[in-house]
Amino acid sequence: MHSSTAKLISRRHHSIALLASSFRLGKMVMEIMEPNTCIRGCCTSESIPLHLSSSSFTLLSPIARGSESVVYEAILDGRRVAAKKPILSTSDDLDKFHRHLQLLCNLDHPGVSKLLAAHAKPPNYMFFFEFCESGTLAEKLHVEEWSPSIDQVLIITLQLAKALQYLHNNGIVHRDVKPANVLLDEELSPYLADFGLAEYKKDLREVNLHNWRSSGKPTGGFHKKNMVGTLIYMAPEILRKEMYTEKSDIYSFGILINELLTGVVPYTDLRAEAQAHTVLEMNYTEQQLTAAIVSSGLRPALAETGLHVPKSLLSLIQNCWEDDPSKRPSLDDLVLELESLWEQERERQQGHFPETTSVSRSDKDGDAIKSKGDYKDTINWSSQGECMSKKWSLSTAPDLKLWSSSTDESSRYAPVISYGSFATCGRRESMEDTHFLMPHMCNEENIHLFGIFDGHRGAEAADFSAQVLPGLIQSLSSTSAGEALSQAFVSTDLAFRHELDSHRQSKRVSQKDWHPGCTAIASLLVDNKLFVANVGDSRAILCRAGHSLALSKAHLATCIEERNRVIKEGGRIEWLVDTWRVAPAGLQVTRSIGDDDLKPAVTAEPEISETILSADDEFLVMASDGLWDVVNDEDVIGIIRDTVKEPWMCSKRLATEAAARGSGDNITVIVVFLRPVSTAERIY
Ligand SMILES: Nc1ncnc2c1ncn2[C@@H]1O[C@H](COP(=O)(O)OP(=O)(O)OP(=O)(O)O)[C@@H](O)[C@H]1O
Ligand SMILES: [Mn+2]
Ligand SMILES: [Mn+2]
Repeated sequence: MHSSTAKLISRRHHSIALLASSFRLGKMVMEIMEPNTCIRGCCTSESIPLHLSSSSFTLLSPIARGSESVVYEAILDGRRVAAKKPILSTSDDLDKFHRHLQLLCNLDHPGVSKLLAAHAKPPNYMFFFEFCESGTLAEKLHVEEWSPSIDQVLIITLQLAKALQYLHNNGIVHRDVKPANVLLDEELSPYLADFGLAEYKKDLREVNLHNWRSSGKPTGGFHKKNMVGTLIYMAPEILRKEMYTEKSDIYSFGILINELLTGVVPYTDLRAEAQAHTVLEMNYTEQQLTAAIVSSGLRPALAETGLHVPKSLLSLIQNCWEDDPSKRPSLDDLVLELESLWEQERERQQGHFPETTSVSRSDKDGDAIKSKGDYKDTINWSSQGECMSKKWSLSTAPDLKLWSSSTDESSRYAPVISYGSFATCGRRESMEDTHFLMPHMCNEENIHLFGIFDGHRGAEAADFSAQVLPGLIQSLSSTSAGEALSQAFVSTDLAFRHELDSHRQSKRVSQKDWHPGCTAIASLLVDNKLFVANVGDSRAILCRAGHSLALSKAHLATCIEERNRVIKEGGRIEWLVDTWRVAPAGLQVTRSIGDDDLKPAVTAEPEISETILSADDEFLVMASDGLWDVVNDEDVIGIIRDTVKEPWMCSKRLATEAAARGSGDNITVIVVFLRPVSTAERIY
């Protein structure tokens, strides 16, 4: 069985993949009697036995009497299983059994309740599933009144989203997504179950017509029994008797996520199911509830943004239950967004420097540093920087207001920002990029700071700078914003080189061949003014009225002005390997923090751009060269245009695209929306 959830949580980036793959390893070895087909010959499987000798299983007690079946606890080949015995009263029911079995034989996903065997011959038609110890999610929530942590909510939601994504990508819709059809194993990992209403998308039109003819109602199964219980998960288009699509599953999934967060039965304020259903029936008749959902857009009470419930999770729920199916996200979108929510949650729990995120290293990177031999007990440059930064911010009382221009407050344009970032080491062994996000710096409503550092010859300079630079900029608030940026870059460089020197002295390590450096780009937004300071080859662009505007210039030895400047300041430029580089180190960038063997020619003095923002300005994109090497400005804008208007997702999409296009480098992307993005716009 898999390792405990707690253990999985501690593993950061790979935790999601692990969750998916470590589900159920215990494969059952059971003899398959040839020919392994159902009695009609329509269902076949290579791995799932389709008829069993009557001695191989024993039905124990019934666990549940569903609307279409009785489910028994049973023993199959010595193992505890759930046996689902469908109620087959008509030839239609029998046809349905075979379709159901065909479908189940084709399913294999760690988030889908696993069919172990079936008996597909008269008189006993039966499905045998892996037993789920902890019952259904509905019981867990409304009988045990379980309150999951935000972690548990995200894990369960993500697993279910992946299971649904698997179905949708295989052309299947589930059509009965609800907590009662989610099973939990002893570790509370969820499994999507009950494929009694599932259909292939290609058959939906016909199924729809068939149900209309046979019962005068669409999707006959739904309308049989337990109407109110299931009704609350049904999308408005189904209530309107329109076609079921995969977007109707998304609607139900949205209701489910909200139920998981609130613990409350939809359309009631009660946790306990028994009472809730009475109240539900008392409050609304079936027709009243249908009418309210369809015509007045009634939805369950949305979960509140509690201490740990991210706002973006709530807007995700609302997007899922949009009235218009085309406005609901796809499962690919949902999985991406849930993954980034999960990652943010991990970062939050790891308790980074307040409002600052920097990318943590992979283990491999630590090894890489150690393998340099001389520097075995290397210091943690990130915490070194953090200490230094704290000292500075204590010694000064920043008054950032001084950066704001005092003219005519009322007429000035004020951007409304939302921001997000994504960083990946890509194909590289180690991560040498770092970044920070510092919105509302020092609690100033309209002052925001974002930065990216791309390390070379080690990650030390990038680690250090991500901690030191933001603090330094704050402490320089008595000068102009542009001047503060400039001084902060230069001081960060000096501080880093100073630290490096004293470290070398204390360890008496030779200065030879250890000269870490990094590029740095920082965007400082003060009211309607955007200052971008840059050294090196990260870049920032602005999307203005649909077009890109470069806010920074890359400092590379291929650039003639930079080459001349380096030479003038005593540096050497040579054509090495494939391009112009700063010799002898062979550095392509001509400005940086660190690189003390190349100072002063490779300067830390940034170039600064100042841009007045207006309502035409849509978003800012900052990224390390890992993105820009393979994605041009127009494509960046196009990709954001085509992505859910959620800055984390945009950042992730860009990084993913760069990786897909073969970027061999670390990739860090920050996206800052500069105008409010309406809910309607959020999903394309
Ligand atoms: N693998 C399993 N492990 C444990 N319990 C199970 C398992 N499969 C089903 N059950 C129990 O049996 C109940 C009914 O199962 P299922 O939803 O598949 O049947 P159904 O007849 O289609 O029900 P309905 O249509 O009313 O939702 C579940 O709610 C659950 O309590
Ligand atoms: Mn069910
Ligand atoms: Mn069912």
